[in-house]
Amino acid sequence: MLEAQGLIRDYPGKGRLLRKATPVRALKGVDLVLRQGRTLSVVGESGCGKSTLARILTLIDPATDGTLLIDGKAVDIARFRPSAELRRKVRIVFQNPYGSLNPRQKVGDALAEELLLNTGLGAAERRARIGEMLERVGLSGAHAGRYPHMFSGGQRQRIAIARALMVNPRILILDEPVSALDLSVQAKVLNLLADLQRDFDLSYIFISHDLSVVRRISDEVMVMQAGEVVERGSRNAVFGDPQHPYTRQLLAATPSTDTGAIRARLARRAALRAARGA
Ligand SMILES: Nc1ncnc2c1ncn2[C@@H]1O[C@H](COP(=O)(O)OP(=O)(O)OP(=O)(O)O)[C@@H](O)[C@H]1O
Repeated sequence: MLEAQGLIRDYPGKGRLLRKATPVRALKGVDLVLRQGRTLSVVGESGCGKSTLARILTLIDPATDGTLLIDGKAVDIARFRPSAELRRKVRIVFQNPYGSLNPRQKVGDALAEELLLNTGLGAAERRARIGEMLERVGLSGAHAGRYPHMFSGGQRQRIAIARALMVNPRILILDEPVSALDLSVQAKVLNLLADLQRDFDLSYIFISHDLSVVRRISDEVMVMQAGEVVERGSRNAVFGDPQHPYTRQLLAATPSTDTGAIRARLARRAALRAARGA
């Protein structure tokens, strides 16, 4: 489905006076395999290279080196002229839908713009597709005539998801898609993403620093630190039996939302209190 090998990305460094700039190596040889209909999460702290990876996989930015295969076909990441067909296959949803939606553009126009990648549709077909997609994400066709500021944060993220789905992609790169939302809204958007994945047989790369969300939605997890993958495996393996000290550190820093664990902790505290009182 989507496979990357040895992805390297250098950014030009900032030189001072006569000193030559040393490039910043944001990705130091990243490998990944995303299987059909699955969710692979990429976790790590700020600056570890998650967004750089997202932009390469979505064919927004080139890589400095490495191989990228989409549906078994190699993408020329050195020359970097992805075809419209390739760009249709992989779409992205960003963290901040208010930033990624143009405030002066009606929602319907933002969605229609995506269809420029898909030249075959006439005006009536485009309108129908926009209405259908807005309904599919829990909004309505009537919303097409409104502007982004007329929606809540959760609704705006639904619009961003609808926009990403307009051209029937096979893969969505979800770059912190619920991080800017309240917890209750997060849950609804995550449920929507799960429904869409099942109905459209989508594969997701889910980029997040929030391990409680990652635990909920992933099939596989890969942990990145300073441009390198330090651990990868099934969700149960990474969360249940982490091997790398950095993964253990990330997990220790995450408050558990697992009700079983919370109940056990409360029971331990009650037992301690009872023992002290005795
Ligand atoms: N355009 C750029 N020019 C120079 N360096 C960059 C550029 N973009 C990112 N970097 C550097 O590359 C490294 C990886 O950044 P990246 O944004 O991919 O990390 P991240 O894990 O997504 O962080 P965050 O969660 O804060 O977005 C960082 O050291 C960052 O400073």
